[in-house]
Amino acid sequence: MLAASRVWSRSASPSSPHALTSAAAAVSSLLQRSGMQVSQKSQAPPGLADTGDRTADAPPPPCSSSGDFREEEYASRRRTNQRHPLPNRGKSIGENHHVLYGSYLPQNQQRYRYYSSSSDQERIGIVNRMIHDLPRFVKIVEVGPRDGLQNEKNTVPTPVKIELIKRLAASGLSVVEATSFVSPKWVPQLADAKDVMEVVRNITGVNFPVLTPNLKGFHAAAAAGAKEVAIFASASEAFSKSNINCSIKESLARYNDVALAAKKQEIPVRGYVSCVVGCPVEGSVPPSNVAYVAKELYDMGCYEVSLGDTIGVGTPGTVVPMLEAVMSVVPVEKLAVHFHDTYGQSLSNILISLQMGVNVVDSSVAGLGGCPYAKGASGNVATEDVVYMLNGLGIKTGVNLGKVMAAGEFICKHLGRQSGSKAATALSKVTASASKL
Ligand SMILES: CC(C)(COP(=O)([O-])OP(=O)([O-])OC[C@H]1O[C@@H](n2cnc3c(N)ncnc32)[C@H](O)[C@@H]1OP(=O)([O-])[O-])[C@@H](O)C(=O)NCCC(=O)NCCSC(=O)C[C@@](C)(O)CC(=O)[O-]
Repeated sequence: MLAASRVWSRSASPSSPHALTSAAAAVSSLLQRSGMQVSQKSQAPPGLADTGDRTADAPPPPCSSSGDFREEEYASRRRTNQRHPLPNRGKSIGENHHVLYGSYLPQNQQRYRYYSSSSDQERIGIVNRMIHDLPRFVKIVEVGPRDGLQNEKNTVPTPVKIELIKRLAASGLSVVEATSFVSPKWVPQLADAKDVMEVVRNITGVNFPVLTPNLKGFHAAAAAGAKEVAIFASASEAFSKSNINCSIKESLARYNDVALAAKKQEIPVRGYVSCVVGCPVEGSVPPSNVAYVAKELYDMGCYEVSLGDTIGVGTPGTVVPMLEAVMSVVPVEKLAVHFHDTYGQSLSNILISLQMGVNVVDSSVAGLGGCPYAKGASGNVATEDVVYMLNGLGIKTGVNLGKVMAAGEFICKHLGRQSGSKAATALSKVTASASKL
């Protein structure tokens, strides 16, 4: 707060043309520089055999007849849980980071910095004192081509999907969820999964997981050249029924078959738990239910389990207890978070998740998304907004913000609508104003 107020008193007024020019210069400089950022890809996901360090070696906790943990069982796990220490816990994030907004400004514009008049190191010091335990690197899993396009009223033509995926892959993202091998009767928007994969399979250096709800989907995906699949269970019984037409228990049995088949073919499996804080039918979802499903997926061999707030109702107040429950049974380094932005809570939920040790975040270009079986759910958190926030915190992603914005513009132009990303919208306005000056 102090730093920010100093800025405005030293630089030109925000509404003056001078300030606008310097803001525009800052933004274009930011984009230019982010184009030169070294793409630090995350490591390839480990194979199915890699179960990682368990936080607890004890057998799975007993379940009630409904399949839920009992609260006291999970509370006792929580008490005995030893969190895996993050490599940077206790260290200054400033030791590692450099992707700071101010660093992008050329020397002669340093006095026009409008975010802060303090040096980067001073600023990092302030951030570090206020926000603890942030990771140095966050892997972003782009889900726009799947989670985004599955919910579009009008099916997007296959060549447009492929072009979007190519653009996203060229932006430094290491994972782009490409499509789903689900029933075309249920999700006609992704009925061209095979055709999409035919092209996408040849792009190297990026992982392209695809959703598979059962063995039929898995075999079709593998035949189409998918090198990674994702299985998706729900923490809510009602949502499981409406989304995949079976109970949680039945879905876990199906997914176990998929995981075994994938293991035989050495295809890594990612897991999803949806409705981790709320369900469109059942309302709030107990953290213990989420922990139960997440652990089942982890025990099946999922190399990562993504926790989805499918309808975007979570706040840090509900996300923290949910994460704490899951982290007591699945190592935090095996977890990802997946927020929809219905109530505008995604970035705060992501920030608190990072502080709790999560370092994988799902997001969708231009904030596309929603679930056909979760009425009222809006898009996922926008990738551009996540990258913008992480850049501001000095956390590396390897993602070029300018290129993701261009991919977002491409798909929004096709869909004939505005981007759902606030950062992309603001940055485009600033650069458009600058070009008129
Ligand atoms: C699971 C099923 C298939 C059950 O659907 P069902 O109707 O119970 O399945 P079925 O076994 O009775 O088969 C019905 C028909 O579908 C066919 N079929 C069966 N399986 C497949 C397949 N894999 N690929 C292609 N076709 C398939 C099957 O062959 C048959 O064809 P018919 O004989 O009538 O011609 C269906 O409910 C389904 O496809 N659901 C997917 C729904 C979906 O994709 N939802 C969006 C996912 S988003 C999400 O879950 C949340 C997430 C992951 O994004 C995280 C978050 O946001 O929180």
